[in-house]
Amino acid sequence: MASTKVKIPTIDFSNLELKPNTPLWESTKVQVFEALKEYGCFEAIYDKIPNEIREGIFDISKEIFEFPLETKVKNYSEIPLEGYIGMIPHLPFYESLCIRDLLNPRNVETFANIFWPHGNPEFCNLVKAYSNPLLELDEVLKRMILENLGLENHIDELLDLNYMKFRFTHYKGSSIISGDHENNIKHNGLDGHTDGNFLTFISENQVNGLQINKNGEWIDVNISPNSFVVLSGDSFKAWTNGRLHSPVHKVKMFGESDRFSIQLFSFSKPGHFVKAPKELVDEEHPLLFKPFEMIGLTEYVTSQAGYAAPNDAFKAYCGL
Ligand SMILES: O=C(O)CCC(=O)C(=O)O
Ligand SMILES: [Fe+2]
Repeated sequence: MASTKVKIPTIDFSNLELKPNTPLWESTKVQVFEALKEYGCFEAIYDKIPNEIREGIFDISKEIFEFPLETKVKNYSEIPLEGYIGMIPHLPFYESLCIRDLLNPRNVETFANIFWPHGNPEFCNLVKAYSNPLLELDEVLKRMILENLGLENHIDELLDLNYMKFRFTHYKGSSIISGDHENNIKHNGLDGHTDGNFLTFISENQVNGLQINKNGEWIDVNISPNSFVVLSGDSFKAWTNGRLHSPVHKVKMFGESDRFSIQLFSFSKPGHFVKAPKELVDEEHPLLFKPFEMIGLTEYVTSQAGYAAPNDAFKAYCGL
């Protein structure tokens, strides 16, 4: 179906007065909850990451993807989707590199050493300077969502579960023959899927391509230089027993320009089983999903069965 001119909601987080128990906090938390319930996403205006950091991280992302394939594949993990992803026959323009367990600072250094064997402190500082304000936003959003549900007593427990992944993504648009804009031809950058984690924060190098599905319609998403797209994933959908939506999204792009995007994903720690708190389960709201664990879910979505139905893989894995 063709994409439409509908936009996802925009929410402003740049006001320094945004503190709990203020009128601004109260009105923003309602906007957050409504957006994640209806769209499963919003554009967050957030200027806590200085321009030079944002520009620096995209410059270095370009540099990393220019390394030969044999270097990039050294970023390997036994956990699916936590290493180098690329060379996918039906997605020839897509490649990505993941820094796993970002909260363990040694992992940023280990990643840097793959590309710069003598280390690259500038790279490590950039990743930290880019991620730290987003970790704060992740906490603000989780507080707001749980306050909306009257579950303030679960905030610390939810925040203690945090396991973050950082991903550089590259869509090789420049390898496509030009003329697409005139002919309005878009290519598949990434297939439709839902994210399995709690919250995802996406930024891009001003080359658009992200599309979000709402009731069967594809909405084009523009991400500005001081904004991020925030998506709620399947973990939050399950934890809230279906109150939050986890939208199907994909990437469609024109040729000519390369698209670079960065994702910061908040997951729960490996080994922890995600389960809706008892306060959200009753006769009117029966439990929708079996408790599940992040690695099991990731293994399922990357298995033959998961690939066969990417939009519904989560429900197939643990739906009741
Ligand atoms: O590149 C993007 O904008 C989205 C990527 C994405 O959806 C993902 O990595 O899960
Ligand atoms: Fe995604």
